Amino acid sequence: MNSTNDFDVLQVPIIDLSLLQRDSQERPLVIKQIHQACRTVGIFAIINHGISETIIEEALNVNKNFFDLPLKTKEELMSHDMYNPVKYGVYQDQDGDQGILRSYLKLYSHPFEKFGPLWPANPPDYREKMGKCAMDMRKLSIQICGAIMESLNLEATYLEEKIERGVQMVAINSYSPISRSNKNLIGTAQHSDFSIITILLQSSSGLQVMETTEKTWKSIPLIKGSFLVLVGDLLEVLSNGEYNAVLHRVIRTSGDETRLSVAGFQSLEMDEILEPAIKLVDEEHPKKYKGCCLRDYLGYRDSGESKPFLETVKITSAIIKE
Ligand SMILES: O=C(O)CCC(=O)C(=O)O
Ligand SMILES: [Fe+2]
Repeated sequence: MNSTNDFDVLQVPIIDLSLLQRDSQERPLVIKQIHQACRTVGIFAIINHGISETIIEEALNVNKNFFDLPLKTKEELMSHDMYNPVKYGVYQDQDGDQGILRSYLKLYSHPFEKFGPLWPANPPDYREKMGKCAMDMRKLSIQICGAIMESLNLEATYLEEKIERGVQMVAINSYSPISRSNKNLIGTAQHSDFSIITILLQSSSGLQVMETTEKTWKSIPLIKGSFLVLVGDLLEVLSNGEYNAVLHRVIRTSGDETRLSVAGFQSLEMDEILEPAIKLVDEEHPKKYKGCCLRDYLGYRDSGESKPFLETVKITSAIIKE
């Protein structure tokens, strides 16, 4: 079996967000870097992003305190309903010793006034500490979406209002380390995210992405204090395939540390259909995707289908020729 050391490392592009201010002379250069990163690896790290170290640390701590609560307390938040704004769950090892590989908490987070009061009441500071982080992550997502639109030669304000009205969800994952009795490597199976972009905070390394030229898994090293930005399914659709959603997974690591990650998924409203941008469709670049919305995706997942959702919205060449 593979061990966590058997994988090459992928040094992701590092984007300095402080250079993205509207009056910055470096802005065009940063937009170019973002274009390059989205076109190739589909993932980049951001530094100088403006979210304070205290907010990050407090969010990780309060989530650690949540996952440390007795299972009985957390189980009250268990749900199989994809639309439930608060959802706790566990993935158990099916082949091995039935141990818990990963626990997660999925929260709808925008608008916070609507969803915040439904979040866990225990630990008592959960809503406040996690709320601050989620709101900051959302602002960051919107800022980065603007830069991404520009990197596609669209207006920076393209879809801005729809993105601002859009659903933001956060998923917090807690991974148990590999142990003597449970060596199962996979913490989260391979997938791409249903989002325009995902902003990811992690307490330690473990994330891997599929490198598309060599078609091998590469480990993403941890850059302390940074967030990762991942190209999601909706951005692949919007860009008409100019950018591809990044295929990723998480492997469990040895040692005794539990790994925590906080992912913020930026989408449009539940029924807002997203289509490839008209400006990116022409004779040379025919429309490659049908329009889709978050409700389509959730319904598809609910139906138990295992094929990636993105496959279902791709227009095959046979249809294009019709
Ligand atoms: O735990 C991570 O680093 C990533 C989790 C993830 O891919 C997800 O929640 O979609
Ligand atoms: Fe993901």
